[in-house]
Amino acid sequence: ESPGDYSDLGLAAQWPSPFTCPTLVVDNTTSCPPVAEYGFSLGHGADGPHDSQSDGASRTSRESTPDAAATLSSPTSLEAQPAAQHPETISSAASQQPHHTQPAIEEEKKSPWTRSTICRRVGRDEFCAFAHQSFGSGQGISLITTPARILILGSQPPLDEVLPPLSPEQVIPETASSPYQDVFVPGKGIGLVASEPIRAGRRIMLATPAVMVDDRAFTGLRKEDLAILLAQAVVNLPKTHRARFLNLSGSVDDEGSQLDSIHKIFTTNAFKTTIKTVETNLAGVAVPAGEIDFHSTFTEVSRLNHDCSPNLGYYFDSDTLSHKVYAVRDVFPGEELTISYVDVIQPRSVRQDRLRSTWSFSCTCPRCSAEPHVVAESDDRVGQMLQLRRELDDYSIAATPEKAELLLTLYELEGLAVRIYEAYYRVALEWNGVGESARAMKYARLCLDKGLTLRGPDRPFVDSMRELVANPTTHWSWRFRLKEKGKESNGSS
Ligand SMILES: C[S@@+](CC[C@H](N)C(=O)[O-])C[C@H]1O[C@@H](n2cnc3c(N)ncnc32)[C@H](O)[C@@H]1O
Repeated sequence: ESPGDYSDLGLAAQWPSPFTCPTLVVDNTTSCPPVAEYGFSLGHGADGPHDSQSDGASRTSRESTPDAAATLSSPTSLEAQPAAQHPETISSAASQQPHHTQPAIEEEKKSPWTRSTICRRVGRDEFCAFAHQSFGSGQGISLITTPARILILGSQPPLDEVLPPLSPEQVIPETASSPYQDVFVPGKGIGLVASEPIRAGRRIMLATPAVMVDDRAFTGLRKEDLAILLAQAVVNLPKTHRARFLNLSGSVDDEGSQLDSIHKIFTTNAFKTTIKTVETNLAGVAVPAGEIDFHSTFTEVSRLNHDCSPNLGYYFDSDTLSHKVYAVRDVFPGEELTISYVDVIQPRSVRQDRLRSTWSFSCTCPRCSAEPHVVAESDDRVGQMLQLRRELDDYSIAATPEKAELLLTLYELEGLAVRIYEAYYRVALEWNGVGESARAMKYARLCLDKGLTLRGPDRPFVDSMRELVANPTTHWSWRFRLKEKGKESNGSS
C-alpha cells in the first residue's frame, strides 16, 4: 500500500447502477411479511450517496505507497474479496440452519445477538439480519451476513460486548458537545456546519455503524432480497438509531415503496468498511485471521456532503468498529464540513461524472465551478500529479527529491490537505534515496503526523515511515536512487 492509490469515499453507492443484480425478477414466492407488518413508516430526507475507486495506477514499486482513502468502496476492491480466507468451516450448526429458523442465534450462552426469521441465499451462502441491541452504549447495530461469519465476528471485540439492553424509554443522547450543527444547505440537502473554530487534526466524530451489509450480500443478492433483509436490519435497531437511519437522505417518495426507500437510503449513505478478524493461536494469543468487507451506514457521518477539497478526512477503525473523522485543516465557524466521495486526484470531468452517475448531483465546489481557465489549470496540475506519482513510484527509473517536492507543492495548490501525507511519504523516500537522512526524517514525521489521523495506524506506510524515522540508513530506501543509477559511492550525507 502506498499513499498514492486513492479510493473514493468509502460510501458504498459506487455499486454499479442501478444494482448489482441485473435481473429484477420479482420473487413472489417469498414468505416475507408485507412491509406494513414491519411496524414503522419511513422518515425521509434529500438524496445522495458516496463511493470509492482506485486510481488504477500500475507501479513497479518495491513497496506500495499509501495513497488511499481508507474506507472507500471501489469496484476494484469489491472484486478483490478476501472472503475466501474466512473459514466458513467454522460454521457450526448455525450455518447449516434452514431458512426461517427461530429467532435468537442459538439460544446459547446469553448471546446479545438476535437473528431475523428470514434469510436469503446467494449460491451456497445464506444471509440473515443479525442485531445486537445494546452495542455501542445502546445505539445498537445490525449486520447482514452469514451465520458462520456472525459466529466469528460476534465472538471477538468489540462485537462480543454483552451489556444489558436499554429499556425502550431510554433515549440515546445526541453526540455531546459536537462542534457542528445540522443545517439545510441550499442545493445539497442537510449538511453539517461548524459551530465553533475547529483546529486541524481535531477528531470531530467517532461513530459506530447502524447497519453493516456483508459485501457478498451487497453484491450478490437481488435488490428485492437485500431490501427485505435491510428492512429487518433496520427494524431491529433500537428506536432512536432506527429513526436516525430512516431520516437519512435517499428515501424514495413513492407511496408504498418502503423497501425501495430503505434500500436507497442504504446505498446512498453506506461506506466501504473492512473488519479484521482474529483467531486464538495455540499459545492462547489472538492473531490476525483475515478480513471481511462490509458496506456500512453511520447516521451522523452520512450527513457530510462532498467537496473536492474537503476539510475533513476519515478512516474506519476495525478494532473499535468506529468511523473516525478528523479536520484536515483549520475550519472557521459557519464553514460547511465536508468529505470527498470520490478520488479527488482526477480531472474535474471524471470527478463530476462519478458524482452525477452515483449520487445524482453536480459538484459546485471551487475546484469544479471556477472559471474555465481556472478549472483547466487545476486539471493540468492533476495531470502533473498523476505523472509525477507514476515516476516516483517506479523505483527502477530516475527520479529526484525535487520531483517529489514539486508533487507536494501541487497537493498544496489543489487544497488537498486530505491527501497530503501521500506527498510527504514520497518526499521522505526521495530524500532518503539520495542519502539526505535529516530531510528524509523530517518528511517521514510529517507523513506520520497527517497519515495517522487520515488512514489510521494499521497501514504499511505507517510502519515504513516509523522505520525510517528510527534509522534512515537501515530503511530499504537508503540511497536507493544512487544504487539504481550505479552512482553508489562510499560517501554519504
Ligand atoms: C450521504 S448524503 C449527504 C447528506 C445529505 N445532504 C442529507 O441531506 O442527508 C449524500 C447526498 O447529499 C447530497 N450532496 C452531497 N454533497 C453534495 C454536493 N457537494 N452538492 C450537492 N449535493 C450534495 C446529494 O444528494 C447526495 O446524494
